[in-house]
Amino acid sequence: MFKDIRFDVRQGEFIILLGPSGCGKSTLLRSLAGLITPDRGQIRVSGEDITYLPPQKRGIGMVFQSYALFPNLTVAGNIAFGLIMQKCSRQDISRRVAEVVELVGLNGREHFYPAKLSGGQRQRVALARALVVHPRILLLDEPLSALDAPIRKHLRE
Ligand SMILES: Nc1ncnc2c1ncn2[C@@H]1O[C@H](COP(=O)(O)OP(=O)(O)OP(=O)(O)O)[C@@H](O)[C@H]1O
Repeated sequence: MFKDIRFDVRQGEFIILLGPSGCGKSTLLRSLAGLITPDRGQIRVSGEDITYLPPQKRGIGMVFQSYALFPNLTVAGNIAFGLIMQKCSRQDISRRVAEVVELVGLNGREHFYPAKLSGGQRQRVALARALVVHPRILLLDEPLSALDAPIRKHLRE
């Protein structure tokens, strides 16, 4: 589908992938996140080859196209998903979920299901779900109006 792609991203940099619809942008991001295994080539982060590392061990957070929230999980359940995959303790999960709920301004909505949220609130859940794992890399497959100044500041810390 795509080949001979090589790019380097430095710490603190935001880069944008531009290309026509269907050219493979989402596929590339899904490969970086570990949801697809590339046929050949290597993905390296800080010199470490992560090509075959499972998604939960990559330190990568991703906001999916159309957000892809789990409809049968609440806001808190959606956000906790990555931490459960990482086998974090219950105590750690509630503390970290509360922290990002506060960060994206979803207080009081923790027990809502996605269907009961506005578009902007869904976007914030998707962002919180990606940030809660404290990723070293954040992949955004959707433009985010929620990625405003306080959240950008959090990312750089
Ligand atoms: N699960 C899949 N199975 C088979 N083909 C797929 C699958 N997902 C995507 N494709 C195909 O791979 C190609 C690249 O898709 P991809 O979603 O990566 O494009 P994109 O650049 O992100 O497009 P857009 O900007 O429209 O979101 C398309 O031709 C698409 O039909």
